[in-house]
Amino acid sequence: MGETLLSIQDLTVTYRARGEDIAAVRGVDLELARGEKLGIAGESGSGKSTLALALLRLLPATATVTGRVVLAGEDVVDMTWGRLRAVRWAGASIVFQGAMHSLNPVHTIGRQIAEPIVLHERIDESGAALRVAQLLEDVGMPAARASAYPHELSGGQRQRVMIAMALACRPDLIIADEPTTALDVMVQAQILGLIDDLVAGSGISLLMISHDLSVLSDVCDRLAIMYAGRVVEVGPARDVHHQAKHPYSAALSAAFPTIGDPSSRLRPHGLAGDPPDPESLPTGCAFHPRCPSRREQCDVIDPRLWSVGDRHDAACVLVLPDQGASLAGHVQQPTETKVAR
Ligand SMILES: Nc1ncnc2c1ncn2[C@@H]1O[C@H](COP(=O)(O)OP(=O)(O)OP(=O)(O)O)[C@@H](O)[C@H]1O
Repeated sequence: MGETLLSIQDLTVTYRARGEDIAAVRGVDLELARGEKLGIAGESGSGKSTLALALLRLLPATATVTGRVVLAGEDVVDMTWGRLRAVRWAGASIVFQGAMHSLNPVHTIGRQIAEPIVLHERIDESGAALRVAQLLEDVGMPAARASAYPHELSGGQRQRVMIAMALACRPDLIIADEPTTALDVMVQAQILGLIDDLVAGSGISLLMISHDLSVLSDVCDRLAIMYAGRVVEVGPARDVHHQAKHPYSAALSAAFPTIGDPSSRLRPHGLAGDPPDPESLPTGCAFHPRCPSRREQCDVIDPRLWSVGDRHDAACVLVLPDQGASLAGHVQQPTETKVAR
């Protein structure tokens, strides 16, 4: 692995709502190297977006965060607001789903792309305009479109503008949260191809979130699978997609077609039930009530990630070397190290 750019350590996010604590992210550890592309997959509600928002402290005030998010050597959780403003856009930027809601309808897209550049770099208007023109061309749009308003663009073009904004300050990391969800299939493929091309060889790291594992395994080097706020498996994209070690990753792989393999569309999902309510998680492994490979101890043991191959870990009693001995040592205990919003 190359130099580590992002290190997420024992990250926990709890929302307070309706007088209840909602455990959205529970003790997540992840590493991302410079230039690496990491995909995060999981069903709706598994905590993917909460994790992404926590990386740049974009969570609402009802969220409590513990743990560490070390980006290029600095802990984002501890950072002053002034330093955080500098890190947003220039250190890491986010492309959200549904660009229409993220763009300001009353400003031209040129002005919106220029905004972070002017904010972060001492650059005059004509310098910013040149950069905007180049960025638009980089994302496959004519530079003249800088004078267009968001409503004058198609969904795919608006998402291209979001990508141009994310690239504007040449960040180390781009976080893409379901960047193609609202788009039709052809445009989805174009946008994914564009992200792939722009990141390739640039040294920019990519953290891409999707509920669709086949999309992620097509674009990313590594995959992390989330379930009920935990990472249950992480490893090389091909291995996690095609030789999953955790029963949930295996079920998720079977649930989606492999791109270019029409026969895979026929495979059943194979999972009964829904993900658990984060306000009342099951005891032991949160997946055990739905798990087709469930063992007797799964309602008491909540396994930590365990190495199952080269940079490939899974959190399941099935992969532990000695299921009989010291299983208690594998129970995850959330630690409260730092608190921030
Ligand atoms: N602002 C909030 N207040 C309270 N609960 C929240 C808030 N945002 C998210 N949650 C809850 O936190 C859990 C994780 O949600 P999150 O949106 O991170 O999951 P996700 O995997 O990104 O889902 P999706 O794919 O649907 O976006 C869910 O149970 C969700 O209802």
